[in-house]
Amino acid sequence: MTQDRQLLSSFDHLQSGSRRTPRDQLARVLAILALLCVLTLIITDEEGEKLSTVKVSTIQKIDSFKQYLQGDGEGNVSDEAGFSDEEAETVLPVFDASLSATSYDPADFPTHSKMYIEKRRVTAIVAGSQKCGTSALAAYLSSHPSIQFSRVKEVHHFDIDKNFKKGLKKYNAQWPIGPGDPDFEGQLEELRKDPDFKEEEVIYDQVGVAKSKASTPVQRYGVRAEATPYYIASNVACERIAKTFDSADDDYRMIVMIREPTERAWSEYQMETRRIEDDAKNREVLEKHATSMFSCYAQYKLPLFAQGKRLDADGLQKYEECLPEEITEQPKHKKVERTLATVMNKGRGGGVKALKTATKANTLAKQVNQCWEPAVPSDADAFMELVDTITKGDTFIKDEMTEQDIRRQIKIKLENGVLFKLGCLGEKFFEKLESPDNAFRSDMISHQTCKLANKNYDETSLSSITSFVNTCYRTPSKGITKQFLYRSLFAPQLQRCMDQGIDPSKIFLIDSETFKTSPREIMTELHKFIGVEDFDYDFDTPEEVHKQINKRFPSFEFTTGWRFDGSTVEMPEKIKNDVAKFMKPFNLLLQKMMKKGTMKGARSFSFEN
Ligand SMILES: Nc1ncnc2c1ncn2[C@@H]1O[C@H](COP(=O)(O)OS(=O)(=O)O)[C@@H](OP(=O)(O)O)[C@H]1O
Repeated sequence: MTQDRQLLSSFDHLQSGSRRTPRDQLARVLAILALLCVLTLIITDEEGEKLSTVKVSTIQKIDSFKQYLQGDGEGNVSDEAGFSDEEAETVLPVFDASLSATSYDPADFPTHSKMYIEKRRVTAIVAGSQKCGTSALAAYLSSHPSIQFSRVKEVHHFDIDKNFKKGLKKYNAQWPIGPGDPDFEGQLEELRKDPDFKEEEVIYDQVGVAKSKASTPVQRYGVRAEATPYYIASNVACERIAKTFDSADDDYRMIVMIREPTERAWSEYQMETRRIEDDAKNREVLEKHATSMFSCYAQYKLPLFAQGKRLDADGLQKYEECLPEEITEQPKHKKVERTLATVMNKGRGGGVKALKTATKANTLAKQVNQCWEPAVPSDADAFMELVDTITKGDTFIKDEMTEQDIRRQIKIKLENGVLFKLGCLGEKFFEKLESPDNAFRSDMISHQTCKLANKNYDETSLSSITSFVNTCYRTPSKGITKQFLYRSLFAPQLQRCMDQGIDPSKIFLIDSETFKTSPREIMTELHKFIGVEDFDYDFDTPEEVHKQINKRFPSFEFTTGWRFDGSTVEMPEKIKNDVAKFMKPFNLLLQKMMKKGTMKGARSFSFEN
């Protein structure tokens, strides 16, 4: 019998009417004291499995809360359950450290997400793979009433070092307070008006309320989800996921979409091509309107930024009105704007920072020189006023250059007219892409070279190939990596994830093609796997799915080279055949892995071998 049951039975015994000796009475007092002091009961189920640790004083409230949950699930939690909001706040965390996610059957909780509150929260992570239909899946998941989807589709918490270092708190902040929460939505709307606002980065710092409130409402959902298709390709993400969820109260499920590998690789190549085309258009617009964009920026944004402030809605509107129509009219306006902000921030940010902190004041001149050549606008006086705003109160270190020197330099630039140098964006800003032949062949050649150098290479052995992939392929932890072939090597990536601690029974595989043709069947299976009730989505056809993706992730299509159905150009036949041949052994390994049955979802796939 467990400790708490012993405690309870001795308490029952002492409560009965039998004659008590002073020793009994002392024991009684001690037992009551122990109960009061401990204040917690460990409740166990029939198998003696630990279910939850709850405060004695909250048991009744939990019961009444449960009753509320059995109802229609609508309305205010605390009102319905008969306790105050403050009390609700103390009750809710009790559920946080509760059941193991594997110990419940979603069928017991058929109607409302809030019913899962007693369970360990599950994070459903779409961890792969790029170009396999992950956005369509994200659109489905985010429309399910019992799943809370992250604000941005790709959270990139576990693959990007910078994000991961910020810890679980930062990860948790990727989910809003709650869908439709007016406070949160209101703040977000305001922030989104600022073109400099980067949803994935700024929100955590800016939305203090969301940050501080995030934990409680999120706990009201049993399942939350995100989709970062790069996770399984990263050589660090799976290990981090396994370790993080091992020590967290939450549990995870990993969903991996796969696609015919040659098709996937080509789809990625085409996305890259589109990105580069988009960049070329951006560049054109930037060059054409550099001067006027700069003066709008200088007029409305720079003075505020110099004081560490952001534009309010009114200022923002004025700024937008000031911008040339050709820029605001085009769908990629926001991207151009972000691009511009990057340029401006280099010139401006570097400048302001230099004014405040640089040990050498000529850093400013250097920064300005990097981005403006030989700068500037017609209205030199206005700009000088601006320089005054920026420099006011700042300390110049005048060992090499006086303030006057800097002003003079800027003035010279202003008088010569603005023309910013796109080069100041850095080498990587405008992506480059090799021809298909080179891009795919270089991957195959490096694979071959590595294979020859590795005596233990065995094409039929998963462990051999996995260690080979780990050694031979670059797996950078961020950015567009152009790993066309590598990212299609699903088997070794999955194996590495398992080797790094991901439980295979927590992986659900989806074959992209099957998902396209039978989304409902797949979603029904997936619902069971992640532990939510089945749901009848009100979209089904490709057009409807596309609409849903745009509704849920509005900027996606305009900023990333992503298209709903981007396969327009055929892969050159010769490369296609070579890549298909290259993929053959990896496909066989994947098939073997799937047939084992430890991973859930797809059991086989239709890739040709
Ligand atoms: N319902 C459904 N099921 C499966 N696949 C679908 C679905 N809808 C779209 N697509 C195809 O998905 C491709 C884009 O994949 P992703 O959204 O994962 O791309 S990305 O990784 O986010 O860039 C993209 O592939 P390409 O056509 O090769 O570009 C889409 O055609």
